[in-house]
Amino acid sequence: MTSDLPGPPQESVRPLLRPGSRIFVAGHRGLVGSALVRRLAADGHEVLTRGRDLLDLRDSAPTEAYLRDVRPDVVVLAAAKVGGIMANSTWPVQFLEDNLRIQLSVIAGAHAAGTERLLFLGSSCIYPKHAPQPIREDSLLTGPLEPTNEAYALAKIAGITQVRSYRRQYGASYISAMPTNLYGPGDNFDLETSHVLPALIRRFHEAKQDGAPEVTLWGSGSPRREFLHVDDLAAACVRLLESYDGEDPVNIGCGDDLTIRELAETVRDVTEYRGEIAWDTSKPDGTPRKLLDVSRLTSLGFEPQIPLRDGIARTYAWWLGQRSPRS
Ligand SMILES: NC(=O)C1=CN([C@@H]2O[C@H](COP(=O)(O)OP(=O)(O)OC[C@H]3O[C@@H](n4cnc5c(N)ncnc54)[C@H](OP(=O)(O)O)[C@@H]3O)[C@@H](O)[C@H]2O)C=CC1
Ligand SMILES: C[C@H]1O[C@H](OP(=O)(O)OP(=O)(O)OC[C@H]2O[C@@H](n3cnc4c(=O)[nH]c(N)nc43)[C@H](O)[C@@H]2O)[C@@H](O)[C@@H](O)C1=O
Repeated sequence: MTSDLPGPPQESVRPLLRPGSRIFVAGHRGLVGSALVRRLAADGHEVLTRGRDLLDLRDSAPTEAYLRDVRPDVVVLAAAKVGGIMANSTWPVQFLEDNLRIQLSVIAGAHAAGTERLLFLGSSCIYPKHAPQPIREDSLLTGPLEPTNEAYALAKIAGITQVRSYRRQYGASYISAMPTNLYGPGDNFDLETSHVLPALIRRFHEAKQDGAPEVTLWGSGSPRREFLHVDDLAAACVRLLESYDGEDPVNIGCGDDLTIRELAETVRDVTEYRGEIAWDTSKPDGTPRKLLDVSRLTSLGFEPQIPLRDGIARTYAWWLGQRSPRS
């Protein structure tokens, strides 16, 4: 094992991700997990999955027993309690407790089972609300968090510390990645709990179908967000598994952001809705800007491939294919 004291990210000469690895993807039915399964299987790895109906990852003993039984070479932790700004504000207890419990049982269980390599997925919301932009990884813990997702962010920060602690104490080759806002096939389109991008696709599509003259969106439209297609995220995760073995988290993003108003205009165009956009400023804006500094990831050779407008069009087409004629 390499020494693991704080320092710059390192390229390693060890084969960090061997061809044909056995990889357990926790959360394989979700937006991120399903993209990882597609990508890892296409790369020739043996992908292991276990549905929540058979294994609740909040429960340590059965999680450890499962991992000891299947003995994966690699664990990717993409299971979490996840949601948009309203879900985070409404259920902070579940966002804190479910995520702490999932992280504790999966990361500790992987170590107990002798798993060599683990990737933990956090989120860009771990950074302070007013972090300098673009946000560097070393902004972590330098200021107060955005209140609408403080509980979720603190759980994710605990996960980063858990990963780092396994590295420091046991020399484990475990790493953390911090993705920006994601979207794509497999996303959640429930208007109360989803993130903004799938919500906009659904709102504009349904307004077009209903002939509604106006669509009302949340907040002021002025916050800025960065969006990455989940297939690009999966490619970035593979890149990290192959080539990164440092204790600092690595940001995953595309390096560009736009206002929610600009996003709304793009989604309106893609869905061919011809009405107006109104803003409900009684709803929260959340953090004013969240653009990640992706130079660490870029230095590892990753470039996103899917431009935002194309990605939105592909996601819209996927969603149309999933739903019944008028549901
Ligand atoms: N979506 C985004 O914009 C972003 C996501 N991320 C991170 O990426 C990761 C994945 O997020 P995403 O794919 O969007 O989320 P999803 O909600 O789409 O998927 C989460 C997955 O976790 C599973 N899960 C949740 N709780 C449990 C449990 N107790 N036991 C077993 N499985 C459970 C879900 O199972 P089931 O299908 O049964 O519900 C689901 O498969 C998370 O760590 C998230 O923080 C980071 C930044 C942005
Ligand atoms: C990934 C990330 O996701 C969350 O943070 P967020 O980026 O603030 O989340 P969001 O996608 O829900 O909203 C982005 C912006 O968009 C505006 N907005 C307009 N109209 C709708 C709308 O119809 N739905 C939603 N959800 N938002 C809308 C909304 O008011 C806000 O200004 C975290 O919970 C956090 O934990 C996290 O990790």
